[in-house]
Amino acid sequence: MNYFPMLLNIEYKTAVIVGGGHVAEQKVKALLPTKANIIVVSPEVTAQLKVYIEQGIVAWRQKYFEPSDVNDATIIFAATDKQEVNDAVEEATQHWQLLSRADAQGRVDFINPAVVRRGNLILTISTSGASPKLTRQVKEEIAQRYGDEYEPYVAFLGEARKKVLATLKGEEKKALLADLLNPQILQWTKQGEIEKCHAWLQQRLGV
Ligand SMILES: C[C@@]1(CC(=O)O)C2=NC(=C\c3[nH]c(c(CCC(=O)O)c3CC(=O)O)Cc3[nH]c(c(CC(=O)O)c3CCC(=O)O)/C=C3\N/C(=C\2)[C@@H](CCC(=O)O)[C@]3(C)CC(=O)O)/[C@H]1CCC(=O)O
Ligand SMILES: NC(=O)c1ccc[n+]([C@@H]2O[C@H](COP(=O)([O-])OP(=O)(O)OC[C@H]3O[C@@H](n4cnc5c(N)ncnc54)[C@H](O)[C@@H]3O)[C@@H](O)[C@H]2O)c1
Repeated sequence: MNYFPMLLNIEYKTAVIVGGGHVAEQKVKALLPTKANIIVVSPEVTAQLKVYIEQGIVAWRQKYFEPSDVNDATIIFAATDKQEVNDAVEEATQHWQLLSRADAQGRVDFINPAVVRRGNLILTISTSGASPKLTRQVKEEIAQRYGDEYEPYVAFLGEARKKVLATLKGEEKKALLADLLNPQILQWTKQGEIEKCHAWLQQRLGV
């Protein structure tokens, strides 16, 4: 399968996860940074899912799956350990809803990549289902390579880009956008000296 990669905006849309085990927990964790309305349907859930439910960030329908559970869902995760239940979830899914099956059977609208998040920097890895273990290994390598400093770094780049676009035009704009990737900026962010990045930018903008 040649999958089409994309980043979905699911703010305030409903995501239904059927199942409450280890795999359901992974899917919920991946959804948490979004502002989706997250609903778990399962008679039992893991201890970590219980914490999210008690915190009110995940809703729990403590019951066996029924077709009406996916009404209004934009995306659906069939993540139970029972093929017949995952089949029933698939059957209840309308053509306009997006379905992922953790058992990789039947209708597969999308698969889940491994994700390294550093604020706005989102690095995703997939083997198109060939080897989730390799996916995890590559994720660990990427997580090492792109450390936590990338969160403030990319936040600075985003702010700086807006200021450059609002202030400069033509070649000057192009040149400064390119200069934003000066390794010194990353170095300052790494050292926690973000004010030096801002001072550098002010000077370059001449304001
Ligand atoms: C990325 C990640 C995200 C996530 O789960 O959300 C993810 N699997 C992860 C880990 C992982 N999964 C499995 C192992 C054990 C080693 C092994 O079996 O190889 C490990 C490794 C580990 O945990 O270390 C077992 C497994 N996975 C699937 C099946 C069913 C099958 O293939 O038949 C079975 C066998 C079940 C069985 O035999 O019973 C299927 C899928 N798993 C996918 C995603 C999709 C394709 C991803 C890709 O393109 O590579 C896909 C197709 C569907 C989907 O779930 O979307 C997450 C990364 C964790 C992280 O981020 O650290
Ligand atoms: N994508 C992945 O990363 C990955 C990894 C391992 C396994 N898998 C697949 O995912 C499946 C689930 O794995 P797991 O480790 O989470 O299993 P698990 O046994 O920990 O969890 C299964 C969950 O399904 C719930 N469930 C069972 N019947 C239900 C029903 N009728 N309605 C609602 N919920 C119901 C159970 O209460 C339980 O919470 C595996 O069988 C395998 O096919 C996928």
